[in-house]
Amino acid sequence: MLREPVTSIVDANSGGMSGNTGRYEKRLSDLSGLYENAAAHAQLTQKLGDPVVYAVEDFRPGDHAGDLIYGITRMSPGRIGDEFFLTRGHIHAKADRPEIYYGQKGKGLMQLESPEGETRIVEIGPQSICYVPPYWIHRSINVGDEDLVMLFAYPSDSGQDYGIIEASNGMRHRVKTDGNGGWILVENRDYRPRSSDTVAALMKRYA
Ligand SMILES: O=P(O)(O)OC[C@H]1O[C@](O)(CO)[C@@H](O)[C@@H]1O
Ligand SMILES: [Fe+2]
Repeated sequence: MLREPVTSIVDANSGGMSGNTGRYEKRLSDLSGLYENAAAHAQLTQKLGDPVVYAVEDFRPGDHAGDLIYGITRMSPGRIGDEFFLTRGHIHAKADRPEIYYGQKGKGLMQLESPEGETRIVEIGPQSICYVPPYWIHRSINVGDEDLVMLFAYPSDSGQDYGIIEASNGMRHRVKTDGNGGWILVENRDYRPRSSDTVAALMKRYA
């Protein structure tokens, strides 16, 4: 079927775009279990009245192979204890599907983890493009003090698997403040590495 071209105008300040077919929001309470300091998470959620911490506006042409979903993510700045506000994070359900992010505003990181548990960090700011290769688990983190706004694009049939992070009790590392305006990586004490069978099952080519 021949599709019509679409233009979306990005508003880097509000973190939205025109022409979107959908929008969703995540509140602080949706992220329970992700932070090391669960008490600090519960306290801040109550104190702030369970605010929206990130919102996504996207354009979805469908879910057929060969097409693209694109959109804008806006993430609020903040911290739970010494960890920065972050997205839930996922691997693509078809794990060999990649993704591109393009920074629009603010200061962020993409935390990537390979199925075998290696960590990579890519800094994201205005005008920087982050390529998330096939098979990497990915999560965005706002390490600045203003909104982080990023454009993303990924194959329409990728899907998201959120269970992979849950099954390993989080990602291998936590990103924490260094107390001096920067960030450091700290081992996640609760991390459970994936078995070689699980890794092998992920590392296939998907139809
Ligand atoms: O899907 P999560 O892990 O909650 O994170 C949201 C971000 O990832 C995406 O799902 C894109 O892969 C976007 O919606 C957004 O950039
Ligand atoms: Fe993704």
